[in-house]
Amino acid sequence: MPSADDDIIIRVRGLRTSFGDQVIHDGLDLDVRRGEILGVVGGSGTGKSVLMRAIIGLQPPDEGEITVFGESTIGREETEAVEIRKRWGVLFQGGALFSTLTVAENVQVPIREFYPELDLALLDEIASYKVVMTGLPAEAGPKYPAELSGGMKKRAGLARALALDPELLFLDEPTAGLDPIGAAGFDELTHSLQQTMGLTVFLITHDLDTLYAICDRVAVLADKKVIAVGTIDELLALDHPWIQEYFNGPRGRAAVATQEANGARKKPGTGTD
Ligand SMILES: Nc1ncnc2c1ncn2[C@@H]1O[C@H](COP(=O)(O)OP(=O)(O)OP(=O)(O)O)[C@@H](O)[C@H]1O
Repeated sequence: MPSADDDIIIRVRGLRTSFGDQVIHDGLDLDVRRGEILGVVGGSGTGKSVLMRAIIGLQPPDEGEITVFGESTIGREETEAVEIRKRWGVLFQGGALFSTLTVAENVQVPIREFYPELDLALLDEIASYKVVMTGLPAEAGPKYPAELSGGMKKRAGLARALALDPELLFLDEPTAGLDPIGAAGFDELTHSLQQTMGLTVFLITHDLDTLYAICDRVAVLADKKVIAVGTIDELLALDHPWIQEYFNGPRGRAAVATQEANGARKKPGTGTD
């Protein structure tokens, strides 16, 4: 019988990470539920990217437990780690495309890594499909990253993150550096992919419009922990100075106004579309 735990895709308990004397997280707990878009916010340097790296097994913690799909991601043997890694896709901050490879070749990198036996024709076909799926024109496939705009690079990075049809997607500041229209387009793409592919999304962002437009819940990092997690309305009910300033400050109010102006925009699950 499925247990409630099956609906927790990422579970972090008592996480402590540090670099030398600098403690980044201490006693951090977090659950990410199946099928949700969880926004992760916090001041600069509060450890959002380090948390993501810890979850995906790139940052060994000092203490704590991290499970993804019910399996620990800490200290796994490479063969076991590969089986878990296949099930998620990651868009690192800045896109991190290989500059010497075309967009299509970038998309093929994870496929070649995990399925080296696939022939070239199939690789090309999958890459073309992923490129178009992220809203890029088919002609973008043979282009090099330097030939793309910032927004196109993000989409190419997303195409690579989706290469293996993941169940879970990690996005680190995907709309940073995009103009508002480009950012809104990327949000819409993330939302529609989440809906159609049934993805769970761990989304680090500073972008309030993104939080309002597409996040089901938001986790707030401060004081080395997740100090609160909930819908924006639930967070707004908390009497925490950083949360109040963040959501109720001028930029927060502007984000609400944008959502109201867009009228029909929907936060998933609110049924207001
Ligand atoms: N490899 C590393 N070695 C040493 N310190 C690091 C390393 N990676 C991150 N840090 C430090 O850990 C802290 C948290 O970094 P992190 O990148 O997770 O912050 P963030 O919340 O994602 O910030 P931002 O919103 O500015 O991207 C920072 O003080 C950073 O300097």
